[in-house]
Amino acid sequence: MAMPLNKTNGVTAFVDSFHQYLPHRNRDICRDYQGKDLIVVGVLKGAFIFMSDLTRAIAEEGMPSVRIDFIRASSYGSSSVSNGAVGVDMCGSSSDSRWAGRHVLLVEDIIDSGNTLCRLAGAVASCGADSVKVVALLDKKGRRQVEFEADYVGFDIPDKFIVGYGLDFDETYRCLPYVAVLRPEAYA
Ligand SMILES: O=P(O)(O)OC[C@H]1O[C@H](OP(=O)(O)OP(=O)(O)O)[C@H](O)[C@@H]1O
Ligand code: HPA
Ligand SMILES: [Mg+2]
Repeated sequence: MAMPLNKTNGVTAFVDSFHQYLPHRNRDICRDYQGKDLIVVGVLKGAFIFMSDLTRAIAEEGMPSVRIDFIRASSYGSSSVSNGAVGVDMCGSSSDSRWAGRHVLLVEDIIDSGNTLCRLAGAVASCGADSVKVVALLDKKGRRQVEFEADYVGFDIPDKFIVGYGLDFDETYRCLPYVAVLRPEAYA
């Protein structure tokens, strides 16, 4: 079960409890992929910090031989809403056999409209993977335009625009070492 984030437990509580998220999800992931050939694929740019914390934690949890790769998707640009047209860059060979015989775990910072993961799921499935699953740190379920359910979710969050820990507004704030809600007047 993902942890709810709302006005009463707020951003401060979220930041405090964030570090407790990782051990639980890491254990789930390690249990599910034990003995399998796993490749963890980060969705750039937003997932870069979560990806690095998650993969190190998975290695410490008992899967040191896990492989990594990246793809890039973007649709927000300088806006706080998806433009619906998700640009995908496979960051290397996009051949049919790129992940042949491997189990792919896509790593996302956030699911919002669902447009990005719907588009990526199709692109990744065509790369020959044995299975494709998704781990997302944040899930803004109330904003879905297309149905999408992640396999592992850190936190359910309300309809607020989030920055920090990899997430940006118009390419700024990605490097904040915590997540924060951007005040609407900053992007209205
Ligand atoms: O569910 P969605 O509405 O599609 O939103 C989620 C996606 O949007 C953001 O990417 P963005 O397009 O901002 O690119 P970025 O990762 O480079 O910031 C975020 O990192 C997710 O990949
Ligand atoms: O709340 C958000 N913040 C940053 N990037 C995003 N991409 C989708 N939703 C968000
Ligand atoms: Mg962005």
